[in-house]
Amino acid sequence: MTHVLAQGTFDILHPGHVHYLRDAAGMGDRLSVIIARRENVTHKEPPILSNRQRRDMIEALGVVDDALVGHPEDIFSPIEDLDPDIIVLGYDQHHDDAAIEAELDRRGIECVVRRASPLDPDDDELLSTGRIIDRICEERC
Ligand SMILES: Cc1cc2nc3c(=O)[nH]c(=O)nc-3n(C[C@H](O)[C@H](O)[C@H](O)COP(=O)(O)O)c2cc1C
Ligand SMILES: Nc1ncnc2c1ncn2[C@@H]1O[C@H](COP(=O)(O)OP(=O)(O)OP(=O)(O)O)[C@@H](O)[C@H]1O
Repeated sequence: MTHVLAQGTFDILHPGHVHYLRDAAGMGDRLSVIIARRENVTHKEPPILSNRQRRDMIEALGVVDDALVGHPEDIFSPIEDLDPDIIVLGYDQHHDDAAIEAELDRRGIECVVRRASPLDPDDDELLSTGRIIDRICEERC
């Protein structure tokens, strides 16, 4: 059984998130997802929805076996507990694949890192939480 791990913020779900998680699920037999804690989302605006709400939405998806809110300080702690075979990073995530692999190795976790594919939007469809919020502000506020 190949255990796959995905992670992200997943604030206000859209089809890009579903594509990422389908892609990740297709790489193995079981998909676990770590939800980034609000206080750890520092590379962009913090999420609108709470940790628990974002976790509940992800866990409701059919391709996801389990979803959990991440660790507050040590992002490798849940990985040690889950012991996945593959970590799938999103196509555009800012993480350094080699640095993650080096830390997994240092902690004795046998796990490879892969990248998911992108999903390109059609016409004026949006596949970005930030851009969806921008459009709501432009058209509804
Ligand atoms: C392998 C891995 C494990 C992570 N685990 C956690 C965690 O336990 N807790 C947490 O708050 N963030 C964790 N993160 C960080 C968030 O997922 C991070 O903010 C993520 O880059 C958000 O991506 P997004 O902007 O694509 O949604 C982890 C990241 C990676 C790459
Ligand atoms: N269009 C897309 N195609 C494939 N994967 C996507 C797409 N949009 C988001 N994802 C993936 O979903 C995961 C979580 O994404 P995130 O929560 O950052 O959403 P986002 O919509 O990209 O957010 P923001 O617009 O605020 O940066 C990431 O791994 C990201 O790569």
